[in-house]
Amino acid sequence: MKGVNRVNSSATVNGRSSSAGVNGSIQVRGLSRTFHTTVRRPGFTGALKSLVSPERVAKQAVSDVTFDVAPGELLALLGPNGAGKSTTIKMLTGILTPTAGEARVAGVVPYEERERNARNIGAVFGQRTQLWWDLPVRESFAILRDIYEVPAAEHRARLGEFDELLDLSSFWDTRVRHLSLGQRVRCDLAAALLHDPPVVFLDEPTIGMDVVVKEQVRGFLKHQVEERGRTVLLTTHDMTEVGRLAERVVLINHGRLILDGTLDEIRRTFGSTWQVRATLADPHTPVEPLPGIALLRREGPQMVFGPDGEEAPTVHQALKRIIERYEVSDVALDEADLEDVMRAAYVQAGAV
Ligand SMILES: Nc1ncnc2c1ncn2[C@@H]1O[C@H](COP(=O)(O)OP(=O)(O)OP(=O)(O)O)[C@@H](O)[C@H]1O
Repeated sequence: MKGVNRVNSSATVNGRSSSAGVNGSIQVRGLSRTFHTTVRRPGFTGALKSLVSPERVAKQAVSDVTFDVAPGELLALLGPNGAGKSTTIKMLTGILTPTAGEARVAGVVPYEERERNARNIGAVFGQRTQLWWDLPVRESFAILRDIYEVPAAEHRARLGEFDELLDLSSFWDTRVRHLSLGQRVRCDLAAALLHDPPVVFLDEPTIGMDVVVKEQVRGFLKHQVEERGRTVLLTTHDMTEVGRLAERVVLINHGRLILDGTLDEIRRTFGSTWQVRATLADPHTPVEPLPGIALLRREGPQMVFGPDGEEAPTVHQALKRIIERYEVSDVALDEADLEDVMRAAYVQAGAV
């Protein structure tokens, strides 16, 4: 896993200051959380026994997890069902207290200073809403404006921007209970960002959305990271989403961090199956291999290049080098799907 396991390293991507003037970094050090639950024994006598002498079992949901997210970076926290992603996010939002280790979000220990942390973060849990069920959306926004003491002009300007990107105004006079899932999550996203937090946590925000709304939400998130400099920690099972939004991913399994790397590093390590087919403008040009790029074969005027060795570039880097070196009249890329790459990463990391 060369170049990928960057556990304990500190991230240095896009070091921009946050929208609220607060350094929106996230630091997670040896974070652990154990849950204690009572087991119900089977049958009637079992149930009686459980009542008299309950059997307690410990479940280590998150175990010694360490990673950083730099200000203005979007990091995807990945892993199979039950891996510990939501539990990690709950500790970073201050909902849960860790049993060991520590975390800092924009300089605040979230579970020790919940209120201060709440001012620095926005959170969206795709399956739940933070809006008032019986109120029209716009009234929920007004309540949040008062809670976070956002000046009226700022509130109006931000709502205008969110409306432009998420197309909210056609349904923001509707009661939350009557919104479709896609409408509701778009409103939740706007609500989470109305107080201009430097850090945003998104737990499966696009789950169950149609492709058009998904794309709209992804465009919105990209804008929040690239234009507003927000730091985003995102969990998702959707690899298209990861490919569109994340530069770096952290993979956890059974509560343990097993991989931390950029998508390029992960593609190089687990998905080095790309090919570049280049048609040379002059088919008689002599072709030599380039560093990390092998000439796999010639098919008439078409040269088929592929990765060569451990230091092979990504398909996009290879394409750049090939067209810099040769005059090319046509080009086609054949890249391993990110879903396949991540599956290979999961398998090698023992996650499936
Ligand atoms: N309140 C709780 N009490 C007991 N066990 C819990 C509790 N919350 C989570 N767990 C357990 O901790 C483990 C991690 O759960 P978590 O919800 O963090 O996983 P996840 O990676 O978010 O999964 P998914 O992708 O399915 O949402 C699971 O085994 C889960 O059953």
